[in-house]
Amino acid sequence: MTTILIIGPGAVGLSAGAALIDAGHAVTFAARQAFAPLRVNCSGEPARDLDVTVVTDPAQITPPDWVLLCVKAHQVQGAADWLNAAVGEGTRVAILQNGVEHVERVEPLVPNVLPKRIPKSVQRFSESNARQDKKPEHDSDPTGSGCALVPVVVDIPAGRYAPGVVEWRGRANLLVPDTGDGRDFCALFDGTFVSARTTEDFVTDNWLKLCVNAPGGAILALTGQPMRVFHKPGVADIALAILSECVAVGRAEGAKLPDSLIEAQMAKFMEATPDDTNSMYDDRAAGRETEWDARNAVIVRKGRKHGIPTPVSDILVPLLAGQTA
Ligand SMILES: NC(=O)C1=CN([C@@H]2O[C@H](COP(=O)(O)OP(=O)(O)OC[C@H]3O[C@@H](n4cnc5c(N)ncnc54)[C@H](OP(=O)(O)O)[C@@H]3O)[C@@H](O)[C@H]2O)C=CC1
Ligand SMILES: CC(C)(CO)C(=O)C(=O)O
Repeated sequence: MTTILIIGPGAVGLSAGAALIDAGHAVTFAARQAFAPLRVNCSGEPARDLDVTVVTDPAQITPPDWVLLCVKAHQVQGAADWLNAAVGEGTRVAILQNGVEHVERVEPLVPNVLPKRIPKSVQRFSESNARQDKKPEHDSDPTGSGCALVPVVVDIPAGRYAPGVVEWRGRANLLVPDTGDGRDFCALFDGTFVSARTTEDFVTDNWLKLCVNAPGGAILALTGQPMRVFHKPGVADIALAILSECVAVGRAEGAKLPDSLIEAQMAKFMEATPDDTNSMYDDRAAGRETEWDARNAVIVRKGRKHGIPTPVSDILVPLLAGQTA
């Protein structure tokens, strides 16, 4: 039986955890607050209650086979004690987050006991000399017996509105680099409601997700309105500007983002269900810090690195940062 520790029992952690419990793995949640049971609500289906094991102190941990890090991007530093206690010899760490800096963010916090295994494409594009004209370097099997870091693109629309209670909105897709570690990660979800797949071009898929999250998150967090706000005068123009900046910077980082993406993504925003929200909206509505740094400031940061102007993000990022005390 595979042992799995989920750090961060929020919307994504509880959804992924429920699937892994369904698959018969030994799942433990690392939480700031104990909860039981795990209740999964999915619209149109009866709620399901699952038995859970929850720990609230890193001293209670025995290093598992897998760690799934599911805290928000700005909460990673705060989860350092959990990572420190959880990573033993042979432990692999999957990072289920939005943004494009999964590995950059987490690598410094993983105990440096052995050389780490990180997918090649992610290593190369986190370097400052990333060049789009380089041939794509597909992820093969990184070697070395150290801790593996597996970045994950998450498409699980969900919300956690009480401890242990998740509202899952009926779609659950995970995407990881096509490496041995990535394939092993996918196998954990076999036969469950989560579809976990590998991709040969993780950099592109990661930026494609940012093209959804950067405009969508900023617009909903700043206006405090659900997706219908895209139809208010001028709002779609701002979203288009953020998206265009994201595409320009993503291309410089090596993502293959076609021109047609911009029109297609804008059409998806305009056709979204009017009441749909996203996790930046949820955080803002609850008065919590949002992921503005991982989803919007990253465009400014990486734009500067490549000499790409990002005038609209330059203005919006301080406004997003200023939303919380
Ligand atoms: N929600 C969504 O629809 C989607 C989210 N994502 C991404 O997935 C990632 C996770 O998001 P999401 O699940 O929504 O976030 P949530 O805010 O729902 O969950 C984060 C969880 O982490 C916990 N946490 C924070 N710090 C610690 C800590 N030091 N120790 C233990 N637990 C901690 C929080 O606990 P506490 O309750 O105590 O604050 C909370 O339960 C984000 O990067 C997000 O952008 C991606 C796709 C969809
Ligand atoms: C847009 C969505 C729901 C897609 O999974 C998301 O990533 C988020 O809310 O953070």
